[in-house]
Amino acid sequence: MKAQIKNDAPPMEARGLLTQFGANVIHENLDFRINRGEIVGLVGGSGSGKSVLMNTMLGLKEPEGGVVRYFGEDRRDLSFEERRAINNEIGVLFQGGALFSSLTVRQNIIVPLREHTDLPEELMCELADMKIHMVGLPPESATLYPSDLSGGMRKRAGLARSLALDPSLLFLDEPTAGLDPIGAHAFDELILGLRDAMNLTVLMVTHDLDSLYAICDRVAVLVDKHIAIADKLEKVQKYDHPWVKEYFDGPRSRAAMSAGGKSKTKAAN
Ligand SMILES: Nc1ncnc2c1ncn2[C@@H]1O[C@H](COP(=O)(O)OP(=O)(O)OP(=O)(O)O)[C@@H](O)[C@H]1O
Repeated sequence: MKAQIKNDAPPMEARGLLTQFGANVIHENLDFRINRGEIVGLVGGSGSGKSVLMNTMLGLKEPEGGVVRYFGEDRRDLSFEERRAINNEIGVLFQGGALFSSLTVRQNIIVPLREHTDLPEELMCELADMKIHMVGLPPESATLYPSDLSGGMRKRAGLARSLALDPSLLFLDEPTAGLDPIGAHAFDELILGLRDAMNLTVLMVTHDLDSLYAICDRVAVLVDKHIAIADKLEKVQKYDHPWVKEYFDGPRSRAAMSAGGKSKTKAAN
């Protein structure tokens, strides 16, 4: 797997994607590429199919047509072992963090380590504590249960678990939803810092305009069953589509823009 990661192909790409549930077509002829090292924000109206797209790219839903490639390889051509290796390269933070309520933060982070490695218990604990530190949680949170944590801390704990196997790709489903503006800003900054520290490529489904302005290198717009545009925010804002106009010309957008969010781009194309 690491050999594939070293090649120049984009970490993830969908071409001509068709997804549907019965007669309900969700995506049709959808093309989407995530370039190495970038943070891409995926936006679209409610029910436009952002979560289904994320699940399809994660391999949780098989598309009815088209192809999903990981590091240039068609998912369908990969062996079980290769798929498993690729799955380990992708960290996912679902909404709400999806932590096990009966496990402490440290135990939650150890779950994927135990499942996918043969590391001794002591080392797994050390690695978990490192991740706790990386996401900005205090050391004592290691032995707390999810119910002992604030919403923001739970997100960070979920993030620590999604980073347990040192993925190269990180998928975030509305990471700042439910956080107050200060917490959301801090979380954005954390993602930005981790992207640089861990050489991550990040796909973020979001409704949060502040996040788009602050940390996304590109913004992909899912409308009319396909990605209409995936480009720098300045270009996306000028895209001629009723949903895009409504989204970016509203008062919340103007407030986010004037708040001075500036993209700290590293990999942009
Ligand atoms: N398992 C499923 N079975 C049938 N239809 C589904 C299933 N999952 C999603 N859908 C449908 O697919 C469409 C897209 O849903 P999806 O959750 O991807 O939207 P979304 O863009 O993520 O919306 P939101 O922003 O509101 O979360 C919806 O019409 C939804 O009802």
